[in-house]
Amino acid sequence: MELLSNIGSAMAALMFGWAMFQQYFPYNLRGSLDRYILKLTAIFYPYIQITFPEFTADRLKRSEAYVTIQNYLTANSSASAKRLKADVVKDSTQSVLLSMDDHEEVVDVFDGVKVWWSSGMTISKSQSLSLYPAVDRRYFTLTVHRRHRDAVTTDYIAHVLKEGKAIASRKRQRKLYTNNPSKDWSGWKATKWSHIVFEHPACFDTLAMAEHAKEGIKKDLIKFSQGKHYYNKIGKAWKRGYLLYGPPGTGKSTMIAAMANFLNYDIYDLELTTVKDNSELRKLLIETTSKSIIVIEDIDCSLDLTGQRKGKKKAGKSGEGDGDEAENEKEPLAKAKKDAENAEGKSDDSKVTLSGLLNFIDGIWSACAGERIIVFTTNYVDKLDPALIRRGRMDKHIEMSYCSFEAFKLLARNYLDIEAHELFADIEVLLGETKMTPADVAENLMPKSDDEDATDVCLKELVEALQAAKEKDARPKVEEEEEEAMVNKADAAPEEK
Ligand SMILES: Nc1ncnc2c1ncn2[C@@H]1O[C@H](COP(=O)(O)OP(=O)(O)OP(=O)(O)O)[C@@H](O)[C@H]1O
Ligand SMILES: [Mg+2]
Repeated sequence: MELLSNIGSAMAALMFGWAMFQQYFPYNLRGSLDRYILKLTAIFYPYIQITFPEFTADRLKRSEAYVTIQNYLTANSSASAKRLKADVVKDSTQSVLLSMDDHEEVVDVFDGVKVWWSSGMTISKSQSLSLYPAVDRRYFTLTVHRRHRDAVTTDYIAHVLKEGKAIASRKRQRKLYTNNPSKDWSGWKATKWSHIVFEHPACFDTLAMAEHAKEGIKKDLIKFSQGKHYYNKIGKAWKRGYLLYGPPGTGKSTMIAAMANFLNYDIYDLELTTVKDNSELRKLLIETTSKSIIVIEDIDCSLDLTGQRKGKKKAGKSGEGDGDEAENEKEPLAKAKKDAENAEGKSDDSKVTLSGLLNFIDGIWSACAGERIIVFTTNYVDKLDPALIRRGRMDKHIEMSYCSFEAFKLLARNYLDIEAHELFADIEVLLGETKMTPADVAENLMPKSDDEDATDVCLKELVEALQAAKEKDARPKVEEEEEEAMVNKADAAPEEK
């Protein structure tokens, strides 16, 4: 390849020499000589070269194509390059990133076509007349045989850019955002969202739930993340809503972390109780970036979302109108309070309403480019208004349930490194008869010591815990209620004195 470059340089020199020399030639001969020189160059050097400079023409920005190609070459050719540059990535792993050194060359093959990449650098000389600081200008040069020109300039370069972008998105640091109260939205360093690096280790492999359900969710996520053209075609915003429901400790939050890790998305943890009104909610949502999961945990506790809808229904209205209408139908006291607020000049839009939330989910932000997933979690799915969770708004409902034997086996594999044990049979029976969350099972499976029999101890403890839970479940409800009433009475007694 070095030979190719040398020949290339020689040909370039020849062309330059000719350009200087041709002014001494009679005008009518120049055109034919031009053609001959070009033909001669083509015979000896049938390659074309495409250069990708590091900075844009105005020198203000790093070229996106250069960075993308650098990612592609780093991932695909660092094995074949002989000289590499090392960079320490400043994340928690402090890993070393190798990339092609300056003036290094590598070969790539695409659809049977061989191409050569080389990295070069020009060092700026005197900058006395320039407004810009002296910088070394790096570039990549792609060399390819003339006959493959079309295939390379269209398909191959598109392939490199696509792969490079995918690599960049895989290696970027992901973030966990939380919303700030609106009083912090102005002033120096004002931001609506604060963030930290998201490094939750959860993944689908360690998530204990039925295997077929897990596979279904993974497939759904992949289909969504690759569905740009589909969503464009059907004219819908590129978003998908998931409702995760189930008792505490069944892995809803863990599932969200696993989803984010699976798709390589950021997480926006939206705390609705600090959002004052619909316009604040709009501003927050508009600021979210693409490739993100927006999470509203415990939707039933965050706001009285259900109450407002129910108020409207009770008043005999049908359809899904604005939540403010619903408020007008509420008790007279609330209405009087609202009228008073309006008289004081406060807008109708005085708090986050169900309708506000639904409007966003229904596509008010279709103007925002890119893909977003919205996840709601709740412990009590029955408490939610059906309008909030109907299909189309929440596209997929996922039940996170008590620990099954299948889920237990996965936890045992993760926590204790075992595939089988003599107590497994008992545990299978007991899990079928009780309701224990994966969180409680996992708690029992955490070895309390480094002793050799730690596994046996853990499993025995789990069997005991399951038996205790079974006995508790078997006791008649009335007995339990009576006991609870006694405890309450005992608690209340000192105050009565
Ligand atoms: N299905 C599961 N697979 C693996 N680990 C789990 C699972 N469910 C719970 N755990 C473990 O229990 C802990 C609590 O789970 P998590 O916070 O995800 O529950 P949750 O459903 O979000 O509960 P809550 O409703 O209280 O928010 C996690 O840290 C995880 O270690
Ligand atoms: Mg949770």
